[in-house]
Amino acid sequence: MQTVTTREMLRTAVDGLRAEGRTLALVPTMGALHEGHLTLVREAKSRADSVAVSIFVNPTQFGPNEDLDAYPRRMAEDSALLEKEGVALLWAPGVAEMYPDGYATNVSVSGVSEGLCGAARPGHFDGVATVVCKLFNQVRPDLALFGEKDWQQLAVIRRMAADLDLVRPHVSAIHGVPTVREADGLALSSRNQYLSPEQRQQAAELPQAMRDAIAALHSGSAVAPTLAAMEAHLLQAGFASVDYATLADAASLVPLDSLSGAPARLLVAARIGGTRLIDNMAV
Ligand SMILES: Nc1ncnc2c1ncn2[C@@H]1O[C@H](COP(=O)(O)OP(=O)(O)OP(=O)(O)O)[C@@H](O)[C@H]1O
Ligand SMILES: CC(C)(CO)[C@@H](O)C(=O)[O-]
Ligand code: BAL
Repeated sequence: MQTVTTREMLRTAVDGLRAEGRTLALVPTMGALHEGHLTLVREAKSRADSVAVSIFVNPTQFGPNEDLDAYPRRMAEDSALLEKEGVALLWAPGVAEMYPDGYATNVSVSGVSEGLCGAARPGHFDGVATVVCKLFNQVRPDLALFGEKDWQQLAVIRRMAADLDLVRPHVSAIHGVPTVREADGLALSSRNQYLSPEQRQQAAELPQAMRDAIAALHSGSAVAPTLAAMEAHLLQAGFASVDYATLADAASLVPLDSLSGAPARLLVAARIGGTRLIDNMAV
């Protein structure tokens, strides 16, 4: 595996990997890798001749009171894991390489960015869209893979790539990968390591409350009281607050007040202590 930290080194490495029509898949990450990330890598390997992974803790997607400084950074361990998976290229730029002096451009996606995590984390999706646009232009992958755990992020990236004509020639496909979960149902996330053992046990109530709510909706319960009961379940289980608990159209993320037959998604963000967890499931 080649590890590159400058755009110049990256250009040479990408040219080599793309020679003779060989295909390249990109898996963007913020590091602190777990089985969720490795599942994206394995899926990428099955779909392209070679795989590039980026590790960049992007400061512009963190709010002023969020966990940018605390976010886990484990480059040596991450690099060993990726090497073992047969990744060809690790793109690990520093902040000054990604945003050199004088950097002034922002990508902002309307509509799908605005509710849910966009409302709870102002500016977050501008930071995500901007850095992912840059990653697509830098790596020029044939395919990019993202986890469905970050469902709204995936919708924002698909919108951005279509609107900015990145889908061809740069990224010919954006592939969503189903959420990888622990045995008790908790979605794997780098932020799970902030949880104390007691909080980690309580955290399993998030997927449980969501499965209960989905069962209630399918058996005819109305949306608003079902969501209210789910929120009460989470607070009872020790969650400090619920940022949102929403039934939404799976593609547009417009909130729904009833099941209409179109694909719907239950999306939740809730806090245990200072840790914010998100999850979503098909309804
Ligand atoms: N449990 C998971 N299953 C599938 N994909 C995942 C999972 N967790 C993260 N991913 C995906 O991995 C990519 C990189 O995510 P990131 O590095 O932010 O990890 P994370 O575990 O989501 O961290 P965070 O705690 O910041 O949410 C994203 O496309 C994300 O959706
Ligand atoms: C897509 C991403 C790598 C952009 O920084 C990040 O938001 C993430 O890890 O999900
Ligand atoms: N996994 C999404 C990145 C973030 O929460 O900033």
